[in-house]
Amino acid sequence: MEMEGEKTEDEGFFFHEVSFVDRDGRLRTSRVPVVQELDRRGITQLPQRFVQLKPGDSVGPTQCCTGSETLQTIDLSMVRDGSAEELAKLAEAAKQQGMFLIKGHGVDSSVLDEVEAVVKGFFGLSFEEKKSSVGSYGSADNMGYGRNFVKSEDQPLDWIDRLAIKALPKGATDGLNVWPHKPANFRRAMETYVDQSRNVLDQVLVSLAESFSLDKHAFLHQFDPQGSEMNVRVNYYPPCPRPDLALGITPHTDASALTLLTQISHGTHGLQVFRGLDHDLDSRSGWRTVVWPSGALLVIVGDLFEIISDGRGESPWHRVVTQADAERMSIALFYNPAPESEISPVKGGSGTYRKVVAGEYRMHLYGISPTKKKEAILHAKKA
Ligand SMILES: O=C(O)CCC(=O)C(=O)O
Ligand SMILES: [Fe+2]
Repeated sequence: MEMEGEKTEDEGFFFHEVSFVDRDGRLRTSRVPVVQELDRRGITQLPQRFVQLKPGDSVGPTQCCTGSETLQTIDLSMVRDGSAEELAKLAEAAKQQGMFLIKGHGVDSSVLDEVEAVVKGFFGLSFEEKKSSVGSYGSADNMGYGRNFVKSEDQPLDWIDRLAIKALPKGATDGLNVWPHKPANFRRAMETYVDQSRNVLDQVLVSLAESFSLDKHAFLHQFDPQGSEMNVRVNYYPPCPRPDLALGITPHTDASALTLLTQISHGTHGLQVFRGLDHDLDSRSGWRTVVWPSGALLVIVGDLFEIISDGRGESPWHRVVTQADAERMSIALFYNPAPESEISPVKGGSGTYRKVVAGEYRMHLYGISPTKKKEAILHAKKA
């Protein structure tokens, strides 16, 4: 039997070992190429397992048919000062775009610089060093250094390697060897960023409630300060030989309540949002490249927020495209109410959502993903 990470003669590159429960309910493991190593070897052909798009699909930010999407920028310092205009922009962005940029958020630029440096440092290591720098969660719960959501041997694969860590509640990883040891200040830098980001997201939750003319704690009170979760996912997208055929992340909505994103490789593009009348996700025309100025933080409305806001905010379909000549990294912080907590839609919205247990909803979404329609959320709609 081959060891994880061993070079095999036939293929000569490295693998992530992934566990998944197959359609018959059996726990299986599969091996998925480490895309960073494919790039390091200088491959010029895209392996078949990564083909997701039809030839000729126009996906790239530089290609003719893809439009761009300019988002609202919300100045949180103006919101704190009670600007009604800024609150109105926020309410509209949460409903119409499902994502918005924020400034005046109070995350120190030195904290962002440091987190950027440790993340670059980690992905700059050799594959063996990365493997030995991070332990694993030892189960199929999609954490650690490796891959997202591999469910079967025949599923098209995303052009990504990622590092996923539970950062909150504090102590969630006690006894588990899951924080990278290299670079040495990785954990300290990331935890500082997570702590500051939580304050920002709490403020966004308060502001969203105010923007919908609700009690200011209507959403925040569903986030138990001790039990709510912040899951970190560092996404690494190496240059890809065929950006017209591959995707960095397949179309999805985030299961989270809110996602806070920062992208690291300035000047590169990748995030796209779907704008269409119906969710015809395979159509070329609906995908727009998000205009994302360097250094800006981006908030995405997740399914759990759509539920607790009773549809006042809507989680958008988004995906990531790859680039031929540049790598890109992003850090996603997924903020969720405590998994065991029952969360209720705040009345007066669309009236179509029902109570769900936060963790059960997320497991349900992961269980059926990827989907071509917004299917998971039907689970949270009244019959
Ligand atoms: O890399 C990005 O810009 C987006 C990442 C994303 O959508 C995710 O991690 O869920
Ligand atoms: Fe996402």
